[in-house]
Amino acid sequence: LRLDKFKKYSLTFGVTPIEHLPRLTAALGGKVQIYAKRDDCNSGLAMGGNKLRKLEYIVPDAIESNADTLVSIGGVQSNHTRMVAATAAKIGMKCVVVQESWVPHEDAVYDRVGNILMTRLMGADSRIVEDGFDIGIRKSWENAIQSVKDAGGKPYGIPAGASVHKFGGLGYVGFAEEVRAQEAEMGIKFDYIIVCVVTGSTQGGMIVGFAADGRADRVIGIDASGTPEQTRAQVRQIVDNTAELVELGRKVRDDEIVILNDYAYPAYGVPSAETNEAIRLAARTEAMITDPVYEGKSMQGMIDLVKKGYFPEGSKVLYAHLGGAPAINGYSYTYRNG
Ligand SMILES: Cc1ncc(COP(=O)(O)O)c(CNC2(C(=O)O)CC2)c1O
Repeated sequence: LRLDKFKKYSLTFGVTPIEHLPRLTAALGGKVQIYAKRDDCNSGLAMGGNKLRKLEYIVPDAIESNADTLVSIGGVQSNHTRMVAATAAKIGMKCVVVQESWVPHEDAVYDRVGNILMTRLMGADSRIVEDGFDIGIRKSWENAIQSVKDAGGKPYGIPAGASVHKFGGLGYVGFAEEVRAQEAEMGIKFDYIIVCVVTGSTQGGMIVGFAADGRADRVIGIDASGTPEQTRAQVRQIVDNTAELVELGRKVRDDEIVILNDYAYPAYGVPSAETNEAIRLAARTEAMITDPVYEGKSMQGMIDLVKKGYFPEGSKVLYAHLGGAPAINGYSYTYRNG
C-alpha cells in the first residue's frame, strides 16, 4: 500500500508491542488465544493513544499550512483533545479545544480530572460547551476556528477523533502493515482484530490495511458511539477515501465492514454492568487498564464473542488497545469499591 507517498511527523515511539495475554485467555476458557497490541503505550506524549498514530500523518499538513494554532473538539473527557493538546505543545503551536458535554456524569470532579486536567496543564485553551454528543462536524468547532482567526491567529482545524480529516485513516493503515511485519517475526497470523469504533478512522484505516491481505472482514469493530448508523456511514466514507489515497486498487465491499452494535448500551460514555465486569476482568488477569467509554466496551465485546463461540476454536484474536485510561479518573464514584 502506498503509505510511502505521505509525510509522517514522529509523535510515537514507533512499533507498538504485541503481547500474549495468557491469564485472560485462560479466564475465557483457553480455546481462543487472546493477544493485545499496545497502542495505549505508544508515546511519551501525555500518556499516548491511538490519535497520535493518526496525527503523525496530519501534522506535516498543519506545519505546511503555516498554522500557529491547532483547533479540535471532543467530549469533556476526550482522549483525542488531550492528544491534540500534547501534539501542539510538542511542535510549538497553540491549541484551542472545544469540550462538548457528551456524557451525563455523576462524578463531581468529572470536568477537572484525567484528560481535561492534562489538556489544561499543557496550556491548551479548553472551552467547555453545553452541546451534546455527535461525531459529526460541529458548529462549536467551526466557531472556535473562526475565533482564532478573529484574534489574528492561523488555525488548523482537526475534526473529532481526527477521523473525517483527509489523512485520518493513514495511521491505521500503518497499524496493519506493522502487524503483518510482527506476524512474520512471531511466526503467527491473527484470525481477528478487535477494535473500538466511534468516529471511525481507526477501524477504517485498519480495514483498508488488512484488505491488502484479505482480512478486511476480520477487523471486528465494537461500536461505542451508541449512534451506529452515523458511525457506520463515517467508516464507509473513510474506507473509500483512504483506499483511494493508498491505492488499494479495489473497492471495499459493505459486507467487509463489520461493526457490532450490541455493546454500546446504555449510551456513549456510560458503562453497563457488563462493561464494568470486562474492565475488572482485564485489570485483574493482566493488569491491563481499560476505560468505561471506549476500550471497556471493546473488551466487553471481545469477552462476549469468545463466550458465544463467535471465534472458531484455536483462533488467534488481536485486541487493539487504543488508550483511554486517563478517563477512569472521571468515574471514581463508579469504581469506588473496585
Ligand atoms: C481510547 C479510545 N479508543 C477508541 C476510540 C475510537 O476511535 P475512533 O474515533 O477512531 O473510532 C477513541 C476515540 N476517542 C474520541 C475522543 O474524543 O477521545 C474521538 C472520539 C478513543 O479515545
